[in-house]
Amino acid sequence: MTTPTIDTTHVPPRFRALMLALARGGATLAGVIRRGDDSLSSEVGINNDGDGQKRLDIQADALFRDALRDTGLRWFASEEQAAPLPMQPDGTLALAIDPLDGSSNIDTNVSIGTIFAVYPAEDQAEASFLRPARDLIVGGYIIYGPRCCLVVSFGDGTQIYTLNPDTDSFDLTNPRVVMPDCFFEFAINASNYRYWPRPIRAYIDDCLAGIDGPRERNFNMRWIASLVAEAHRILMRGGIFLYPSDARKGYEKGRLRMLYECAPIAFVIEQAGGRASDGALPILDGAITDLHGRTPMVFGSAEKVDRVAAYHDLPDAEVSALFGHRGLFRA
Ligand SMILES: O=P(O)(O)OC[C@H]1O[C@](O)(COP(=O)(O)O)[C@@H](O)[C@@H]1O
Ligand SMILES: [Mg+2]
Ligand SMILES: [Mg+2]
Repeated sequence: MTTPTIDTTHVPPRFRALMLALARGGATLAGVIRRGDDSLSSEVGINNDGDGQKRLDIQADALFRDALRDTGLRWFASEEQAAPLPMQPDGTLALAIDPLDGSSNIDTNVSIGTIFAVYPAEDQAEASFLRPARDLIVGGYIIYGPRCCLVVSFGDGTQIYTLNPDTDSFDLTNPRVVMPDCFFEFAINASNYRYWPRPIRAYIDDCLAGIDGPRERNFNMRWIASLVAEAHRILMRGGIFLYPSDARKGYEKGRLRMLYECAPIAFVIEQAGGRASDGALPILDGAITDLHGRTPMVFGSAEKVDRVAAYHDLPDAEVSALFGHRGLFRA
């Protein structure tokens, strides 16, 4: 059996050990998912955020923690751990991870993923993670789909590596992704419509009105309930994703976590020419104030994300569901 690896030609030297470890962890987890096992989706606990933990959440967390030992990490923070764990005292990097994203899809054989964000390590764990989001130096994800891909940015474009099942190596398959800007497809969990803020409702109303509405064109819709799968589709063919704040208890800032979901996805998307905001302001201009803190998130093609922000600027009367002539907003 070969040790999984990654082509490091285009990886800055200071991140090579880390990327080799993420590739090793990702390829191993891809094998676990591929082989399947009904017990992987059984609920075994509750994490700090109140989310049920599946067996695969726990397994993925342990697997990456082990793989990342001795790779220059000083701190390891995870969705599945209440507090950051110390790694190497002389490490220079702090890594935050969502070891298994989209866990509600484990039992349905739909694409799931891993998301990671790297910051320069400070002496204190807290200072390493609670900081301006734009201090991020590496952001990326692994998607376990029909193909397993590792998508990463080191701050100079976004790269895609694809796992070759014959060699167990992540080969560079796109050195600089450019996100298309012309796909008319939106992704949102529409079952929460009645809880959304009015500007989000107005934006989606106008998409749904299609050719007969102010946008004067038809839209398509997708919702996978797996952030990584959603991000990958949008990276490859454009469109927009929204997880807004809503009126349900506990969803005042949406569902997605700033540190290990929103910031790294925003980084990858921005570096591919797209945009990511909290509805109004860029995600990466925000601050991480809590290890497991949440933020509303909108990302995708730049023009579409800007348009959502413009709906937030409209006077109240104009975002009313009854207002049928938002002439400003033609596609
Ligand atoms: O079930 P909902 O509310 O539509 O939420 C779906 C979202 O929750 C998540 O599954 C949260 O991630 P985890 O599985 O890591 O908790 C995202 O991947 C996805 O976008
Ligand atoms: Mg997640
Ligand atoms: Mg998760």
